[in-house]
Formats: sequence, structure tokens, C-alpha cells
Amino acid sequence: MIRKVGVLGAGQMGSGIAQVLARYETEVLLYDIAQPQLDRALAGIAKNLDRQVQKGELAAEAVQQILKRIVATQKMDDLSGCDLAIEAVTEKESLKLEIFRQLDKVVKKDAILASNTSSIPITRIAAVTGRQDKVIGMHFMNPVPVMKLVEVIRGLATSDETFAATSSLVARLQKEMAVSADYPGFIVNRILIPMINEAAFALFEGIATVEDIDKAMKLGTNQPMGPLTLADFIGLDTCLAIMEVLYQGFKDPKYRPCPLLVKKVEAGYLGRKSGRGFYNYA
Ligand SMILES: CC(=O)CC(=O)SCCNC(=O)CCNC(=O)[C@H](O)C(C)(C)COP(=O)(O)OP(=O)(O)OC[C@H]1O[C@@H](n2cnc3c(N)ncnc32)[C@H](O)[C@@H]1OP(=O)(O)O
Ligand SMILES: NC(=O)C1=CN([C@@H]2O[C@H](COP(=O)(O)OP(=O)(O)OC[C@H]3O[C@@H](n4cnc5c(N)ncnc54)[C@H](OP(=O)(O)O)[C@@H]3O)[C@@H](O)[C@H]2O)C=CC1
Repeated sequence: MIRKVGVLGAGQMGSGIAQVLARYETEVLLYDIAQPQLDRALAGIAKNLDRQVQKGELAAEAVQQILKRIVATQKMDDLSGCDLAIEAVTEKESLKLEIFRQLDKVVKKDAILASNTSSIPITRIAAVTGRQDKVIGMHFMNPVPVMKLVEVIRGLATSDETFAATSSLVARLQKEMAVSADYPGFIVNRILIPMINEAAFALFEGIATVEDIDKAMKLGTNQPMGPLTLADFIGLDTCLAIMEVLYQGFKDPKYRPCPLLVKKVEAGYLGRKSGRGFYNYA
């Protein structure tokens, strides 16, 4: 039974994963290298929970119980007693591999190590550990408290026990599971991010304005957010990182990142989280 979970990376995904785990009676250690990020994450979780109280979805007294289950730390060693660790740091392969090398030494032998990576093959991540049978992909969707899906990805060596423990945790979190083979982008991002990239190309080639591209896709295909609004929500850095993983992984020019997306990331226009992306949020 998974009772204690370490979450690494207190960004938008790590904080959402921590919130959902704590909501369903799991003890959470939320780890990040920067205290301000941890502070922001805890404040964001409290805000989201209050929002659910306002909507009558959560009893006010439950909020304190849930928040008490989340402990913030800057020391990875604090995760040694976890039954599961879920990595949700920046979508950068070298960083993830380093985190998994360290994690493998820190957490107990029978702990499962999961990655929330959007696109990087799990087999490659597992290969840097001495427990390839206990490494798995648990790909939550943004925003985590709202989106029902968790994509589960087995590496070549992931054991049936690890998969079974993961799928029962997904069910306990009241989420639905889709199982993807371990290839770049898995299911959702293999399809979604090239669509977002294509929207960036439509803008880059002057087909339409930012507003009309989003309006067309929202009203034309009933998506809750237009692709450029969604890109700002996901993070343009994350969208670009995923396109690079698809492009390198399949060597197919159809996955080449749009030059305008590259330029915006180079300028630090990362979307909502930096105050500017395809739209301005400041
Ligand atoms: C990149 C990857 O690797 C994989 C991915 O995640 S791909 C991206 C997948 N996500 C999407 O496609 C999101 C598409 N957008 C949407 O579904 C909706 O716009 C949305 C759910 C984000 C917001 O919904 P909305 O109706 O426009 O706004 P709103 O009414 O304010 O919110 C609806 C609910 O979502 C919650 N919510 C909205 N934004 C939120 C956020 N950022 N964090 C947490 N909860 C949020 C609100 O609290 C509300 O929940 P309650 O009813 O419990 O209060
Ligand atoms: N954004 C999305 O819609 C989705 C993203 N994902 C995936 O989830 C992961 C996280 O994405 P997201 O939350 O958006 O990214 P964010 O940029 O919001 O958060 C990344 C977090 O990782 C932290 N971090 C960076 N380096 C380290 C380190 N060495 N040790 C510990 N923490 C570190 C950052 O801290 P600091 O800022 O202090 O550097 C930040 O808190 C990525 O793999 C992404 O692909 C999955 C589903 C959806």
C-alpha cells in the first residue's frame, strides 16, 4: 500500500500532484531546490482547496487536514522513507536523469520511482537506476486537480507489481488510466503538442491572429481553451521541450519546432508562468 509519496519539483504539476495525493489521505513530501517555489506551491494548493470549498465540493475542515499531510523540504534525503517518489521537475532529460540517479540512492530499496515527464522515454530514465523494474511513467494532466486522466507508461523492464501498484494508486486518486507504449510523447503529447506547434506555425505564417486562431479552434472544435492559450497554460518551454523530444526521437521533419515558438522561449516568454507567452498576463 502506497502511504507516503515524495513529489520532486514544486512547479505547477508537482504542486497539483501533491494536492491530489494529500486529498486522498497520502502523506506527501514536496521537494524543490528553491524555498520560494515551495512557498508558492503551498500557497497555490491552499487557494485551490479554498476554491473547492467555495464551490461546496470540499468541507472547510478538510482543508487543514489535507494541508497538514503536505510537508515541504529542500532536502532530498527526507524522501528516504517514501513508498513512491514522483518526479515532476523541468522537462530536461539531463536534469531528470540526475534526479533519478540521486533518488535511487536516497529512497528505500522497494520504493517505486515514477516520472511525470510529458515525453521522455521511461526506459531511458530507468536505465540510470539500479531498480529498472520499479521505474514507471505516471503522466498527470494540467491542471491536476481537475483533469481525470493519468497516462501510465511502462519501461522495458517495469515489473507487473510496479504497474499494479501504480494503477491502484491512480484509481485511489479517482483518476482514469490510459496505458501508452514507451515512445516519445506517449499518447496525449504525441497528438496534442504537434497541434499546438501547428497553431504556432499558422501564426508564424500569418494565416490568422492569435485571437482568431484560438477562437476558431474553441468555437470550431469545442476545445475549452484555444491551442495558443493552452500553450501559455502548459508553458512554452515545456511545449518546445516536447517538440524537441519528438523531433529527436522520430527524426521526422513534421515534428520540427516552429521558429516563432523557439524565439518566444529564447526571449523568456514562457506563458502564464512568466507573465507573457502568446498573450500578455502582466
Ligand atoms: C503538457 C502535458 O504533458 C500534458 C497536459 O497536461 S496537456 C494539457 C491538458 N489540459 C487541458 O487541455 C486543459 C484545457 N482547459 C480546460 O480544461 C479548462 O480551461 C480548465 C479546466 C483549465 C479551466 O476550466 P474553466 O471552466 O475554463 O475555468 P474555471 O471555471 O475557472 O475552472 C473550472 C474548474 O477548474 C479549476 N481550475 C481552473 N484552473 C485551475 C488551475 N490552474 N489549477 C487548479 N484548478 C483549476 C477551477 O477551480 C474549477 O474547479 P472547481 O469547479 O472545483 O472550482
Ligand atoms: N505544464 C504542463 O501542462 C505539464 C507538464 N508536465 C511535465 O511535468 C514536469 C514539470 O512541468 P511543470 O510543472 O509545468 O514545470 P514548472 O516549470 O512549472 O516546474 C518545474 C519545477 O521543477 C523545479 N526544479 C528545477 N530544477 C530542479 C532540481 N534540480 N531539483 C528540484 N526541483 C527542480 C523548478 O524549480 P525552480 O523554478 O526553482 O527551478 C520548478 O519548481 C515536466 O516534466 C513537464 O513536461 C506534465 C503534464 C503537464
